[in-house]
Amino acid sequence: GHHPAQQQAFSTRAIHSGYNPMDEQGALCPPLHLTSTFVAESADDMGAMFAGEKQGHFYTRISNPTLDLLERRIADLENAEAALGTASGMGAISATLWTLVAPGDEIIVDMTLYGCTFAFMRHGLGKFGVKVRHVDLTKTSLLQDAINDKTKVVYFETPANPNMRIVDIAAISEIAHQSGAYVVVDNTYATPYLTRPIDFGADIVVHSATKYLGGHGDLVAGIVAGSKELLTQIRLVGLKDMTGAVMSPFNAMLIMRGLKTLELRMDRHCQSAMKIAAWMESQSMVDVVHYPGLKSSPYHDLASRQMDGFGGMIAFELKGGINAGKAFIDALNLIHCAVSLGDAESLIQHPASMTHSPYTPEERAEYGISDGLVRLSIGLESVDDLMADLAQAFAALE
Ligand SMILES: CSC/C=C(/NCc1c(COP(=O)(O)O)cnc(C)c1O)C(=O)O
Repeated sequence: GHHPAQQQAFSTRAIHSGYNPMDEQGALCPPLHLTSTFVAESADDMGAMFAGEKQGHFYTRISNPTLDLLERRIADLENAEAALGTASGMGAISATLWTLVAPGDEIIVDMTLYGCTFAFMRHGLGKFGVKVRHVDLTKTSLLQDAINDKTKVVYFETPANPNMRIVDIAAISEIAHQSGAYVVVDNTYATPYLTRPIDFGADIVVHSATKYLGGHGDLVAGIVAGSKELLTQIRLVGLKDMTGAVMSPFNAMLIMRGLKTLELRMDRHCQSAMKIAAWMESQSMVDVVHYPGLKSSPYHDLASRQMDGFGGMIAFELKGGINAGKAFIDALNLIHCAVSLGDAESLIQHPASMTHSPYTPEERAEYGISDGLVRLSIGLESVDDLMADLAQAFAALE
């Protein structure tokens, strides 16, 4: 077909990139390759593929045509050279870090990380001789002071789960690259529709595709995106040997289905979250609302520059602390108490006792996860119905 000169829009590429139906007997939707292994023409051909001398699929843990299409499509959306599907977001993170670091190396991570990422860094890598240092990366001068020639990786989430901190990707990348460190950004909360970290200088992007990319709460999966060179290493070391955290072709198909509506869904998530965050700020029982779209957010200006929308996640604290928070969660009817995020269904949870329970109370205090914090994933339901549910829960607490 005709190849337009300039890059097509995000939604067009999210639907079409990398696939021509005429390559597959006209099939509008790409075939699903539910096969664990592949036949070669000859013993020499198979040997050449194992040796990396011949292109081709030979075993689904290493590559698969359905995974390959998803990976090329995600790479296109992230403005990356290559991408890799994994069994979960933790699979993406662990495969990447196991590939990039060795005993004696140091990594610098932001003050706020998803609970299991924190546990992997501290109790996983930490146990194998990698020094993990937490630095408040929202203050670039602190990275300047902390980074040294042993620092291999600088890692953070954008925005951070659960308290919505935002790091200046370009500023951090400049400092990290002066010191020869890789910048790894977890883009789960924003998605490539709202932020493309590689455009700002990041080397690698990781995702929990379980969230917005799949978008329908029906799968667990992960993504790594970055340069061809780094992604080949992460595929052949971190995925193939160190973790085996391979994505199922069936889940790849579901994620490609999710990507078709990613732009539509994120627009709706952003619209509803902005309206709800602004409304929440005016509720008498609310102490603070963390949402980058609010002018009250310390990250509002940076988010306005770095994000194409403020996302669907809101964190807030009630004046009655954690007891009020739990009572509020229990008083909701439409909004379910569940972990995970980025689904059509709105979800609410209490990080301190749920998603961030791998932190000790002292660590939570040190890393900015207050006991009273409540996290909302604003879904795709009518925003009026969501606000009615929130309002009746506030009334029930009066
Ligand atoms: C048991 S808590 C449920 C999961 C939650 N988060 C996941 C997550 C991962 C890890 O991604 P998986 O391995 O696909 O879950 C990586 N990076 C980020 C920013 C994440 O939010 C959660 O509810 O905050």
